Amino acid sequence: MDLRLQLRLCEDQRRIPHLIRRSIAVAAGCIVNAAGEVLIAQRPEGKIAAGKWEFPGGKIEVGERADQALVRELEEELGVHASAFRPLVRITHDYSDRKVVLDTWLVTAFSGEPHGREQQAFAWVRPERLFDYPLLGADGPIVASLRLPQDYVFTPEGIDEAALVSGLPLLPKGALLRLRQPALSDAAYKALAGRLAPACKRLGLLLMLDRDPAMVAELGAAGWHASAAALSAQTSRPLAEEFWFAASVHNEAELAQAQKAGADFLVVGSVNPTPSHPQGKVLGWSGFAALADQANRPVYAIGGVRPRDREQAFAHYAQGVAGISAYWSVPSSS
Ligand SMILES: Nc1nc2c([nH]c(=O)n2[C@@H]2O[C@H](COP(=O)(O)OP(=O)(O)OP(=O)(O)O)[C@@H](O)[C@H]2O)c(=O)[nH]1
Ligand SMILES: [Mg+2]
Repeated sequence: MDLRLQLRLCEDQRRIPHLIRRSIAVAAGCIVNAAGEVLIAQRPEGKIAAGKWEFPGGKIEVGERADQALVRELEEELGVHASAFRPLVRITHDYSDRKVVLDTWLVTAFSGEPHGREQQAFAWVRPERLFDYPLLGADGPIVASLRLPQDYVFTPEGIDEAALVSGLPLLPKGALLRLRQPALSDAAYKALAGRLAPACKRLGLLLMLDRDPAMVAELGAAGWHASAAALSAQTSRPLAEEFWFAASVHNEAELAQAQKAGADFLVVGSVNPTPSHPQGKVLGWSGFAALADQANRPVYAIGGVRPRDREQAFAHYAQGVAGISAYWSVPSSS
């Protein structure tokens, strides 16, 4: 056979495993204790990525559901029986030698004392300290999900400052709060944000700002929120890693843009029809889930959803719900 043809055949054969490589489906548990700490384990010698830290779990077997795999793996690896859990975030990650799809679960009740059945080391770690450990490369969005709250509250349009300030202590503890006031000039918006930032900090609310991302550090806010229009002009991360970067997404093109710009988390909608956006496209829960599944980061559901829809949101891999009217006692247009 012609030598060049032979070489080309070898070359093609080397590429075949990559072309036909299927992804490995994995279930992993984020076990949370009463102190709010999460259990991580160090991968034992002899396994792929030995020495790295991970959320306990393993491969989903043929014919097994992800939740069944979760319960089995936690028993096998830790001797722990998970009795209450819900979906957290789903991640697809391409390592150079393997592609994994991670179904992660938040485990809120379990019996048994975790012990290393595979001689692995463990640590109970507060979510904000997880980055002190060298975690597996796919796990960044899991940490974001563990650090973020379940509620993302938007301010009602045109709400007056006194009503806004008096409503802050009534918001869910630890919630994200987006100061969305499109009618204000940039100067008036900045002045209001500057007055609200200390109160939000005191109350443990995470204040998210629109407009100029530089304002976030200057005013001591928690992060920046890009509307779909602001996002379209954004090709890279507009603020430092220590701040949150959120984006509003309504379709696949906006999702791709948010991923390119490096958003930490997303707000996706409209899930249901809303009076405030009567012309907006309605995704339904299945449309929401289709976008959330590709997002590779935490996603809040918005548009005609309320905190009482949270369980349904979790079932579709949402981080939680976002909205306006459900959170404020003042009249609003949504
Ligand atoms: N359990 C777990 N696996 C993860 C995480 N992040 C991540 O990329 N993975 C990947 O998912 C795959 C999990 O496989 P595993 O080796 O734990 O599977 P397993 O427990 O069934 O082990 P075994 O094959 O030795 O029986 C690995 O490729 C691992 O790199 C994580 O946080 N937890
Ligand atoms: Mg494992």
